[in-house]
Amino acid sequence: MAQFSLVSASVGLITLQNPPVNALSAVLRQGIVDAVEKALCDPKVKSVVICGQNGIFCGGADIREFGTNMRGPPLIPMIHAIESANKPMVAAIEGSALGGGLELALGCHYRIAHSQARLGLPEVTLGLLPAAGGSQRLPRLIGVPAALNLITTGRHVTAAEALQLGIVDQVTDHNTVDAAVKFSQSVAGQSLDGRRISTYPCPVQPNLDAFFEEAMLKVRQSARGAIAPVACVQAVRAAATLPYAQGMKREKELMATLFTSGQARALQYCFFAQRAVGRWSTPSGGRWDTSKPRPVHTAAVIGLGTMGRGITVALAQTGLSVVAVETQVKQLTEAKQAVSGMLERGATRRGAAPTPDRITYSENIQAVAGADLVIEAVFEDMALKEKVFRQLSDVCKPGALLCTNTSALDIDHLASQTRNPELVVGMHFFAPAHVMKLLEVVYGPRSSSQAVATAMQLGKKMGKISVAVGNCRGFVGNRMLKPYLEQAFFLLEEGATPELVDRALEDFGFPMGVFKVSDLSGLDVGWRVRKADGMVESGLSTGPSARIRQGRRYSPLGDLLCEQGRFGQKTGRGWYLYDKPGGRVSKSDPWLHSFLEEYRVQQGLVARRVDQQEVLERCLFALINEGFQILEEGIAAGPEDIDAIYVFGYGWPRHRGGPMFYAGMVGLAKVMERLDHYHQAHPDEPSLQPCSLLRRLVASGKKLHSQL
Ligand SMILES: CC/C=C\C/C=C/C(=O)SCCNC(=O)CCNC(=O)[C@H](O)C(C)(C)COP(=O)(O)OP(=O)(O)OC[C@H]1O[C@@H](n2cnc3c(N)ncnc32)[C@H](O)[C@@H]1OP(=O)(O)O
Repeated sequence: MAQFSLVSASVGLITLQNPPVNALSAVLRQGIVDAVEKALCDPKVKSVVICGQNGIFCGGADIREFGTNMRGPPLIPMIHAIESANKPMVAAIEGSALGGGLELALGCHYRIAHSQARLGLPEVTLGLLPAAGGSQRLPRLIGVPAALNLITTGRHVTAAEALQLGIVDQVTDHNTVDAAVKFSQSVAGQSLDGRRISTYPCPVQPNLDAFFEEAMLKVRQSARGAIAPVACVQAVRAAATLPYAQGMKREKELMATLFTSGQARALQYCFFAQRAVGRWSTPSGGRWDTSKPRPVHTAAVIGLGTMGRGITVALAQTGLSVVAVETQVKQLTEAKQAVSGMLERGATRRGAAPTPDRITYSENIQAVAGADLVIEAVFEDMALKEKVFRQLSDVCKPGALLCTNTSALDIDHLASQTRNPELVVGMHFFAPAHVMKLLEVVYGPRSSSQAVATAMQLGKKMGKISVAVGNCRGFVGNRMLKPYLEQAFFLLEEGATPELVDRALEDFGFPMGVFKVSDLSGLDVGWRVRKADGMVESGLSTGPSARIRQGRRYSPLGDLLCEQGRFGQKTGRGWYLYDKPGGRVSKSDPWLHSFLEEYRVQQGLVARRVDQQEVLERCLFALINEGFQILEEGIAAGPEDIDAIYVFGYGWPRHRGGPMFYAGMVGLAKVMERLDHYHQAHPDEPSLQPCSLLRRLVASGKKLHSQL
């Protein structure tokens, strides 16, 4: 609802009340319409202030209403009624004014913001555009380039930037409502002719056609198949070229195509999935709302390789004291320099002060004795990690949480090396650890719910999307990656090229195809793991057993490249060619193509034409099938957990909602049918055999996601 009150004898104060973010639900919209009418009819009211309850102006349209039969007064006429009012309407912006919330404020004649407020039009991130007049008013207010930037990226701006751009008229450090009331009194009775943004001409943009062509090109390149950013450019172009009324018509048409699109549904699903993963639960009954995290003031990191350095930076940036331990002197010296450089660059980017003084470096593991939580980030080797955990168990103070950054190893086995296995959890960061949003918090059968809660809370403090998952080889993300990679290798054996496979995945929306990613991460990483697992036979043997390991199809292609010293970008050669070791720009490599041809001849394989559809179905459906298996085993509590992991950690295109959501969009029956089809053709590839949960869901007609 919206509360109306008369303040300072002549100001009508309308307070939006719809906790937690004052989203513009049908009830709230009705409340605003009624309150505005009351204010305009009341002769005592000379000016009006609109504010939000509980320190937040408005989080925008109610996203939960989007999938429903929307009732209540529509936003556009409501905002027009505010703009055409004959008494000054002033928005008092505290907290956030986002999406429809900012559009409401743009309908007001003046905007006063608190210095800590954030403003933005993030509709594009939900697969939409600012279709309550935002795409037409903002360019008229701040000019086309600035509006285009805000609308196509959805980025939030600070009050200071909003003032500089001309979105708000005043910024205050004091009580925003008081300031707005005072301000509204000062302008009461003045003409409002120049204050209605819809009547402004759009500022002239030189070389309009060229400007929009370039903008469209840029947006298409970065959108990776997402349609909303493209529609946003079209809407802003309408603002720049059409009268307001016609621009609004165009905005409506564009919104209509977006509103019912699968992409909007997927992006809105991601919005809620990102929040749902915070409400974690474990099979042993641990829950987010009943488990109290332990306080963490001092954290320690053991091992200052690439991951350890990133984790140290991420911890220091949250304001914790950090003890960073590296036993190799040379590595320690290099790490100190690297960490302070990373902190400085991070601080410059965020406009904050660097924080290197919070870090204490040591060569001695004893230095972690006072830490509340320790994150082990040594080399991925079980024997080494076992030793570190035994030492930590001796050195750490009672109750200290012991975490490992392993990406695949058994958490419970590491826990068994300590005196208090309930205090051991995995904190699986993604490289670069201070940048990547995802954190897998891995609980073993003996991890206490307090340990999980503590790691989850720390992840949140670090700005991560933390997902609690169970303990198994590769946890959720890397476990699902295995069948995906495996299929990509098999497709090369059958006639595809790395370019073809990567192109199909990039066209789907991944920032990089699987082979480019392998080159970037280093082919030797997987090689080492496969060697440890006894999968690697040196040299190329022929005959039926050459490509079979442990009874299932195996491709030695990656091993053969490694034997040639082709480790990817770091060696300048991998699945692609780079201009130098460490080079970033991939080129097609004729050597690789000849190598594949020779390999096929030696193995008696006849190359066939592989198309993009097969690449997507085999790689993605095998990955999804593993996701169903993970759900069945209870390793992930729900499909949102898997989807969040893939969207925030593995480059899965957000506008496709994550692998499990995508499976639902495609149709579970279709996914199962295609898996069955490929499994029949390749019976030695168990990852193509639909798992029983998928079969049961298809048989029962049940869906995995209520949104579909
Ligand atoms: C014809 C015209 C049609 C359309 C034009 C307008 C379109 C829009 O306005 S689309 C919505 C645009 N707004 C946003 O994208 C903002 C989304 N919200 C946020 O960014 C954040 O929630 C926040 C910055 C406003 C607050 O952040 P924080 O304090 O961290 O809280 P949470 O994010 O955890 O949110 C708390 C709670 O509120 C739910 N929620 C937030 N915003 C909305 C919303 N716009 N509609 C519905 N629900 C919303 C959020 O999901 C959380 O609840 P759950 O934990 O239960 O999921």
